Amino acid sequence: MSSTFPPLRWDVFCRVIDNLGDVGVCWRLSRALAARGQQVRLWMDQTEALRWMAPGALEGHWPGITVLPWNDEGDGAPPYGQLPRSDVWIEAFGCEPPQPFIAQQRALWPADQAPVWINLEYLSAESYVERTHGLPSPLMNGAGRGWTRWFFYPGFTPCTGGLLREADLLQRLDGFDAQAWRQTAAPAAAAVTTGRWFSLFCYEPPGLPWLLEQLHSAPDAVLCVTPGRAQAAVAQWLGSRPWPSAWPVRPWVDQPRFDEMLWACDLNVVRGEDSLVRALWAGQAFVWHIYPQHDGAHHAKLDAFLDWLDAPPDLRAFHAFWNGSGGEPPPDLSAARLQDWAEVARAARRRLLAQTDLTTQLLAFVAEKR
Ligand SMILES: Cc1cn([C@H]2C[C@H](O)[C@@H](COP(=O)(O)OP(=O)(O)O[C@H]3O[C@@H](C)[C@H](O)[C@@H](O)[C@H]3O)O2)c(=O)[nH]c1=O
Repeated sequence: MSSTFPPLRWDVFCRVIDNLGDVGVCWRLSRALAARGQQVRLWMDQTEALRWMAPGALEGHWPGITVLPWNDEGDGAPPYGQLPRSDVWIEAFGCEPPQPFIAQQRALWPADQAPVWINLEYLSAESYVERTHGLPSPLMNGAGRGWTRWFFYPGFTPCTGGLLREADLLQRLDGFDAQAWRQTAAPAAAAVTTGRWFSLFCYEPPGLPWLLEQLHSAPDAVLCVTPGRAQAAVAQWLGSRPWPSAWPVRPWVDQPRFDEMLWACDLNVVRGEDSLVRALWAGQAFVWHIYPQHDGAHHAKLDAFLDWLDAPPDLRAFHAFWNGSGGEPPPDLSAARLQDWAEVARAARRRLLAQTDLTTQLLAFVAEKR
């Protein structure tokens, strides 16, 4: 896609706290920027997940993107020592670029100029997001003293930074053949059922035993289990019982293949923030296992999201139940109910499609601040 924004040099900083979301969001953003003609240096302190999420990324096979090791110690030595100046810095989730990097870059800027420095924040539908999106935060300390960092909040409404959405997303969705995917992904299961397909990407949600109980006794349900914690949680629930043949365990796959699993299933169990966004784009029924926070802040975040989603009472109650904050499971997970919930997701998707995507907003924001 041709870009109306001039090509700039970007540094994206990703510090992996836990799980896969930090890598997932930073990689999607880097790809989106590169697709708009931008040059990206992606700094990461843990890169193992990129091997399957974005094969070839570490080997430099993605035009426009260079993945580099995060080095807190650097002290002006390589890798920071010889870097050319960059125009935009993105620190994901407030991870703070390393001081040696800031010092090295500062020396390359005239006293009255600076890079556009952005803190890409967590995704939330809470009202503070609209109030704080785009606000400046002057730096008081460290090598960046006197410079400004800007808050950029992703979000679900026009007054926020929007969501990551590839330019060809709808075209790919339109051309997607769910039956063909099912036959390739789980041929044995596809051969015996034309029923409901579920995908499971979760931590250990309180509602999981209930779901597994439902599906274990259902002759027409396929459950695509993702590797890692979801698979471990299912194994623990099964105990000594054999693994059901209709519950295929998926391999780790790259992001486009992960997205396709969500397009192909009738109900997607998702977690974190990137897979939630992908569930919305999929336009199928979903239940979100929100990343739990120790202070319980995730309950308000979940409520705000369900409000924005216009979730009907049964879907709201299911989310509360799923996340262990009261609520009840639905009386069933019939095809008709899943269809109703898919309509909710599609209505939300229509609202989102009428808004500007995150990358375009970010490019415009940077153009305005330079
Ligand atoms: C299972 C699987 C996942 N993925 C990708 C999709 C997503 O980009 C990524 C998962 O990211 P999330 O959905 O965000 O879930 P997560 O739970 O892994 O990440 C979380 O990390 C915490 C630190 C954050 O605070 C949370 O908000 C959240 O982002 O993994 C694949 O590409 N292939 C796969 O096979």
